[in-house]
Amino acid sequence: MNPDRRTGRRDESPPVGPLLSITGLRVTFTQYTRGLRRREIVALAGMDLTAERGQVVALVGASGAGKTLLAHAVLGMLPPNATETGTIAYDGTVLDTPARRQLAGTDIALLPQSIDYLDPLATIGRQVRRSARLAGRPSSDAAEALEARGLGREVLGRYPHELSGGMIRRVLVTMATMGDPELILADEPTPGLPAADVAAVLQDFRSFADAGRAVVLITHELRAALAVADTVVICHDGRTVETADPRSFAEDRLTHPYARLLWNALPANGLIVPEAQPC
Ligand SMILES: Nc1ncnc2c1ncn2[C@@H]1O[C@H](COP(=O)(O)OP(=O)(O)OP(=O)(O)O)[C@@H](O)[C@H]1O
Ligand code: NI
Repeated sequence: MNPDRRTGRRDESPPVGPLLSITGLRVTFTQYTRGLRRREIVALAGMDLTAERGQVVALVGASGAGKTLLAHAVLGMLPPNATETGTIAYDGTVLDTPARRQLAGTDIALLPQSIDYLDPLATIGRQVRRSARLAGRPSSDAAEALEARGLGREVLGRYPHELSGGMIRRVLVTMATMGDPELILADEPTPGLPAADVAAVLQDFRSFADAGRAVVLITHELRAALAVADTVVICHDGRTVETADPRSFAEDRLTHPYARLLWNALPANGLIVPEAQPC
């Protein structure tokens, strides 16, 4: 948490303990079927995730495993028909949903997957200046913030369609971090990007974490994530099944069968392609 925002703690008392600590997070949805029969859907059955300051924590798992829900739960953004149990502690304090919602956009930034977040009809400069103002900073900080992410001043006058996918991602990171967050929850920030752009975006997260903050990186790009992450949390069917050191993948030290399956499914890792069936 930023010192002057909530705790009043100043830099001279170094923070102890993780920035984010999620324990036994369970999320169910109540649905009413025809005839008004109530049905409970267990979407998260027991998720655990810890992010220390200075860390990039990759969160991986199949589609539908519950990664986005976890991020939304942290920000207190679950839909009204969701029930949440377990604990989410931020900076050493267990916070209820309204308290977490208050941190959204300031201490905690969500980097959404969709680039629809950008207005196609407004220049990048206008949009980043708006983010600056919303974060309580002068609009004139926009150019400097873009420059810090490797985007030159010429980007200010361009429209989203005039930028490459990698540049767009960097603009989104710039906008999400205008409020000077301590924690970024990045929900699949690199879909469809060429490998070089993926590496550049992930490197931005690495630098952010190296400055004493933390990143939870939700991704399907396991190999790229292993290059920047300090820990990898593997989830399956709404549960954390393993929390692993990135090296344990290549060194064959993973313990959970699903974690090994993820690794083995990567191309060049023995992915077995079934023989073509005669037709
Ligand atoms: N509003 C909702 N009502 C009922 N079930 C939901 C709701 N939102 C999400 N779910 C269910 O929760 C589960 C987890 O979804 P989530 O979007 O978190 O998965 P994910 O791991 O982010 O997947 P992906 O990799 O495809 O983004 C899914 O089975 C999904 O159908
Ligand atoms: Ni998702």
